Amino acid sequence: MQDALTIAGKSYQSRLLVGTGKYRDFQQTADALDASGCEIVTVAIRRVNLGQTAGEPNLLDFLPKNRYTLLPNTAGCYSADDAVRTLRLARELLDDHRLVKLEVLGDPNNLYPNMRETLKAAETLVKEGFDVMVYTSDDPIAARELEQIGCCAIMPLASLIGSGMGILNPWNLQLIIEQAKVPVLVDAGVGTASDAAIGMELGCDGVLMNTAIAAAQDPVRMARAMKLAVEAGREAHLAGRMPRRFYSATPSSPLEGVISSRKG
Ligand SMILES: CC(=O)[C@@H](O)[C@H](O)COP(=O)(O)O
Repeated sequence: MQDALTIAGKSYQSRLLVGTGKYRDFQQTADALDASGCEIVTVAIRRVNLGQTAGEPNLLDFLPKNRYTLLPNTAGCYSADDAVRTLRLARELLDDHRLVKLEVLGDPNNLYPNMRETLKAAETLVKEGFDVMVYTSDDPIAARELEQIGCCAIMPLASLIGSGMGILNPWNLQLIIEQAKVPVLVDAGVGTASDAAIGMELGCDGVLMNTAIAAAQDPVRMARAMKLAVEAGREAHLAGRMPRRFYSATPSSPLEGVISSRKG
């Protein structure tokens, strides 16, 4: 696989991870996931039915079998205990599934992560054998601690969940990327394709998003745009951007050998 994203020993071609909340219905969810080209799909275990609520539509019935790696997440959890309990349930529900997304929120208004509870939950989950992709603030110290605990991917927020404000602090993101030895994925707050591209250009290994696609006027079309943006951002990162010249022009064509009417 060329330029694969490897998480917890498994390689993926797509660097775009997509959430499953806020769509009109499961059919639209499935169509958007398909258009995004994503391979990892995150599901809020407390909100989306994967079989835990009998008699209700089950998302899994709308997704092609074995196409996606499911990433159960703990959206809606406000304590380490709650998050750990939710992911143990996911493991049972999904046949000893180990790859999970941990998010422990600290405030119902801004949905900012509670880092003390996140670190506590991460420690327990890693000890129990989960592969933990973790949602975090963009604090490089917290990110390093989560990596030291053994999380398999660090996922700093771009901005508040569902805000669509894009990357508020590229400088902190850069610090996290520079020090990390596991994949860093920007998670939450992406609003449009250019936000995803900027994250990838900065050197993120991937982008996780939900609202930007689900709340777009045309979610399927936006999913396609996000696929292209993540790919373009990755290519630009690998290509290495030209040095920035702060308000100082250089001509685009070479000056040597130019036939000029100017003397001297
Ligand atoms: C789906 C999921 O895991 C969200 O909690 C995540 O953080 C995405 O945020 P956006 O909806 O802002 O993309």
